[in-house]
This record gives sequence, structure tokens and C-alpha cells, in this order.
Amino acid sequence: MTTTTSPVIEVIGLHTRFGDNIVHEDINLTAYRSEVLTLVGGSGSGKTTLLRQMLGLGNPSQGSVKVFGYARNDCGHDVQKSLRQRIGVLFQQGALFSALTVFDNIALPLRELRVLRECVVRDIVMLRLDMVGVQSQHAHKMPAELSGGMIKRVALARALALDPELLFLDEPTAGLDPSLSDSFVSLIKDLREELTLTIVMVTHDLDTLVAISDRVAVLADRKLIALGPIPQVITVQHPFIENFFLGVRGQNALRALQ
Ligand SMILES: Nc1ncnc2c1ncn2[C@@H]1O[C@H](COP(=O)(O)OP(=O)(O)OP(=O)(O)O)[C@@H](O)[C@H]1O
Repeated sequence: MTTTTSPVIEVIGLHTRFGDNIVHEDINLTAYRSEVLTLVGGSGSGKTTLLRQMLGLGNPSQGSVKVFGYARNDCGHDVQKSLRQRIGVLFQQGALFSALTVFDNIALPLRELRVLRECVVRDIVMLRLDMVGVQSQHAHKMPAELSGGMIKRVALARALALDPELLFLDEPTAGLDPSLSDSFVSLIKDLREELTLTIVMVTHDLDTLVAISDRVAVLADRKLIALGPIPQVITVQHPFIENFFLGVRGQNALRALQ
């Protein structure tokens, strides 16, 4: 994997507090073009909050989050709109609209652009379904008729509908059994190469983390306590890192790196 040095996301001097609850203290972090950066940390360490700030869904109390060079909490409507088109998101929950077919779920972001003819929308939807390995006969099914693995794939197709440069994955393999999880991870690996995606992921799953990440950012004690490739991160002495990476599950997952 080759990364170039251009920053896609820059988190600068970020502090977050909700009332008396201080979540982040002086977080500084950069995600570079075409890398997979994974956020880990214990429950409540502020991973989701940081992801939401990167998406422009929440503001830090201090500091800034820049995406493609634009400060998320200080850009106009047109910039926000163009950023939305350059970013895809796979949410852990509520991945698909239950009242819409597979086809309409994937078509939604395309139709929202209000510039594409329906025949073009159709071609793009079918292309995206093919990309994620879902056969076209499933296009007119409702989400309730799909297996968990298929729902993830369709949600990924929707996240990729607008051909984004940056993809956020929130617990992408949560709820999948190990074999479905492995095949979803290989799909993400293939697509990130094919589409030159920059990926920012939150996961608790060590196998997923080891399989996809170029660098890992570890949040604990309100701070960024480690940032780098896994072999470097596991040398940092901190109870979270020792429990997470160096327990039995961690050791098993880390064997994949050898
Ligand atoms: N909108 C909000 N209002 C008040 N407190 C919030 C809000 N969003 C998050 N928090 C608090 O911020 C802290 C960090 O939450 P966050 O969901 O970001 O953690 P997390 O690392 O993603 O946790 P988990 O791994 O359990 O999902 C928690 O104490 C949470 O209660």
C-alpha cells in the first residue's frame, strides 16, 4: 500500500466537553490520502464523537476538524454540499431505510443530487451492487428480506453510490459471524485498492482492525495516547493497549501480521 502525504482529515488542538464531562483534550491527528486509519479506545473514550465531528455532525468545544482542507464547523452551504458528495458513511445501525427497496436505498443519494437522469441512476445502482457482490435479482427486495451480510453489502453500495474519496466505517463487521465478517473485510480491502479510498474506521474487532488498518489511533484518558502502525502502537505502555492488543484475542489477531 502506498500512501501519499496529502492530508484528508486534520484534527487540530481538539477539545470536547459535554457539560462537566470532558471527552477529548488536545487531540491532534491527521488522516492521509489512501490510508486506512482506525480509531480504537474503551467505551466512552470519544471515538463516535470524533467520527461525528469529522462528519460535521457535532462541534468540538475548542480546536478544529478540517476535511479536504475545509474546517467542518466553519464552511458555507455549498462547501458542505460538496463535502457530502466526497464522503461515504457506513453506519453501524440503521444502515438501510426499511421502507425502501435495495435499489431505492442505493439510488437515494444519487437522486438527491437532482441532476442525474433515471437511466443513469439505474446504471450506477447496478454497478454498485455488482461492486459489492450482490446479484441484480436482489435489487427489488426489501431490507427485511436480506441476511445480515447482504444488508452490510447493500449499505456499503449506498455509501459508495457517489464515488466518494473518503469513507467512514463505524463498526463495519459488528453483528456478522466470523466467516461473513472475513468476506466483508476482504471486500473492503479490494474496494479500497480499486477505488483509492481513504478510510477512517471505528472498530472493536481486532481481526478487522489488523486486516485493514495502516495506522491506528488510540483514545484513552481523554487523549490520543498512540498513533501509528500496529507494531509501533503495541509498544506504547498503557493499560488499554496492554488489555486490548496483548490479551489472548489480541495475540491471536496479531499473528496475521507476521
Ligand atoms: N450528545 C451528547 N451529549 C452528552 N454527552 C455525550 C453526547 N455524545 C456523547 N456523549 C458522551 O461522550 C462520551 C464519549 O462518547 P462516545 O459515544 O463518543 O464514546 P465511544 O468511544 O464511541 O464509546 P463506545 O465504544 O461505547 O461506542 C460518553 O461519556 C458519552 O456519554
